Amino acid sequence: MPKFLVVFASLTGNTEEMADLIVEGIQSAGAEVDVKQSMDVDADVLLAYDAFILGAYTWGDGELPDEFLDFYEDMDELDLAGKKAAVFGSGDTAYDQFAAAVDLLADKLKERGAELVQESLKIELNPSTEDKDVCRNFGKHFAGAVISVV
Ligand SMILES: Cc1cc2nc3c(=O)[nH]c(=O)nc-3n(C[C@H](O)[C@H](O)[C@H](O)COP(=O)(O)O)c2cc1C
Repeated sequence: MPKFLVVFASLTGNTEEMADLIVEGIQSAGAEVDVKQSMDVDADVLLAYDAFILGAYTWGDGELPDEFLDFYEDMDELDLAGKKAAVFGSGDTAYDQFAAAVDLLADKLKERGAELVQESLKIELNPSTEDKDVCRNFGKHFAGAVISVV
């Protein structure tokens, strides 16, 4: 069984709620998954997993949160070829660059050779009832896609 990891940053809990739901989805596909906050791990933790999902809220003017900056920079040292990945995050459409941190992480993963197996998931603030199902399905679909090929 492939090893799954979710790494996220969340200040007010919205992205954390998404992470929890995505984890539920991965587990519902029969997979085991570890969950870490970005500030608690070094980027090279990714090398120990077959598949990972990164999640971040957006800060400043379309920027990554501070808690992801070291992780993001240290990803430059990693060869992620052969790894399966996806990205999610909460944002606020009141800002010009809606959930742009999600795109920054997705671009970095691609640059380092990871394969993004599904489109990134961006959610407005905290997940609505409908969004909760979307988050669970995001995790379930990801796990299903990885399990079928690894
Ligand atoms: C100072 C500040 C800057 C922000 N900048 C953006 C932004 O550029 N784009 C965006 O989509 N959301 C932006 N947000 C909104 C947060 O990303 C949003 O509230 C998100 O739901 C927070 O997620 P969290 O609960 O996981 O911390 C900003 C919020 C603050 C307080």
